[in-house]
Amino acid sequence: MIRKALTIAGSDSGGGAGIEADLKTFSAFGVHGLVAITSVTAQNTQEVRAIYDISPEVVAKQIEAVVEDIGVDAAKTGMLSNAKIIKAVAKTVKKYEFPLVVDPVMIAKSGAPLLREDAMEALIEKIIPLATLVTPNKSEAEKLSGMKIEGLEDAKKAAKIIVEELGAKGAIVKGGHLSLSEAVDVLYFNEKFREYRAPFVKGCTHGTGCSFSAAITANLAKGKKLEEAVRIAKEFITMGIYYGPRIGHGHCPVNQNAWIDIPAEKWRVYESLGNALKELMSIDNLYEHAPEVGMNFIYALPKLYARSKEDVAGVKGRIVKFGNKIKPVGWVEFGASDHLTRAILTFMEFFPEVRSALNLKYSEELIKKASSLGLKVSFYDRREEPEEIKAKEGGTIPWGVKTAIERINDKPDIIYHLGDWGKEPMLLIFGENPEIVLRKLKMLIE
Ligand SMILES: Cc1ncc(COP(=O)(O)OP(=O)(O)O)c(N)n1
Ligand SMILES: Cc1ncsc1CCOP(=O)(O)O
Repeated sequence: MIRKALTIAGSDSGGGAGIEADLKTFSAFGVHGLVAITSVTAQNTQEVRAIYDISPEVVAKQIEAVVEDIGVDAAKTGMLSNAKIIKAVAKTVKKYEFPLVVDPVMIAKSGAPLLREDAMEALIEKIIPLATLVTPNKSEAEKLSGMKIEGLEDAKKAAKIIVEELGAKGAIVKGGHLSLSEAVDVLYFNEKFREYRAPFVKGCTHGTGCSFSAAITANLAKGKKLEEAVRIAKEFITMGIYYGPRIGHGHCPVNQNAWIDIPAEKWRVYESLGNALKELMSIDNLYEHAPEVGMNFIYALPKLYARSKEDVAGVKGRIVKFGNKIKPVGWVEFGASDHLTRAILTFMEFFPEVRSALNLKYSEELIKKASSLGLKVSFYDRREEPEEIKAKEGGTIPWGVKTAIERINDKPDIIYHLGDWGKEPMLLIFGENPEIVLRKLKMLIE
């Protein structure tokens, strides 16, 4: 049975916050999203250019229409904009029994007010008492509780005030702006405090409040306990910030898709590289081209998600010569390659679509053949490596790949080097995916 979650919020034309963020979040958790739009904002990552409020009657009608036909397992509020909308929302949601998460949206990241000055009282009087959970950030918690928040103890006091004095069932004060060494959120619920910690990650923050509260709502709709829903939402938002797409010229948006995209892409990579590896094993004369240090065959996640070694799959223990055959020591795993990973991550800085590579023993004959087949070949000379890069562990391959790409000012199919003291000469084949790399390999050696 599919669960249904409702967002009562404003629209952000930039797609980063508001109902757009909420719907993407609901989808990421496999929950059917329903909407009651309160306000239309002309907004981007830099500013809010215009606000057009929907009539309170139409806001109420949207809620009634979806509850009475489709049903709502949990709901959230975001931008409520003015006192009349707040009153209409309160009167309508009171008729129903679903859990309600209240994100007390007051000011956009860009600084624009999203709640009229005279609506604060209505928010406190009419909406907060209906909340299963209120999710303020530092400044919102200060406005609701009427106290200044300097650190964790103050955040706890404010959460308690929101519950005990304003009438919410629970409150979580988010610690993004608490100047602590970690992002610590403090929940007060059922007369108990609970802390949720995550490292501060650099990334995209537009829509964090909306997406966090929507993630809690989606998980409540799925029947999770409040504490568990918050734990999952914290993990979700940390990932969304880290993998945010660098779009626009202001605060870039959270990536709600990362939550489902990364596992899906990982599966595609396993499948594609695993199949290509099986085919590689069946190439007859490949052992003649295997280097003494072994071969590897790698495939990286798409550029947005390919940040480190753990985001690139390769063959555990490499592929080694075994009589007149080749054999993978282990199978496909993320984080299993070092050298080729450094090469592909550098290559992807120039050509993000090129995500796969394989290494062979260098041979002059293969290089001549590659050129005669029209493949683009470039090289680097380890003897030309600057001393400061040589001194840095793991710096040679990134420098070499960059040098080779800049040498031809084009996208090479093959990069080779002739080795150095203790370094075996090597040839690397690059391609968009393992199938393309295999095709180039077969052209070369068959
Ligand atoms: C339509 C709309 N609703 C809510 C917001 C707030 O989003 P943002 O500025 O990113 O702040 P947080 O949600 O991250 O606290 C908005 N900008 N637009
Ligand atoms: C390309 C290359 N250079 C030295 S060893 C090697 C083979 C693959 O190494 P890894 O398994 O670390 O990617």
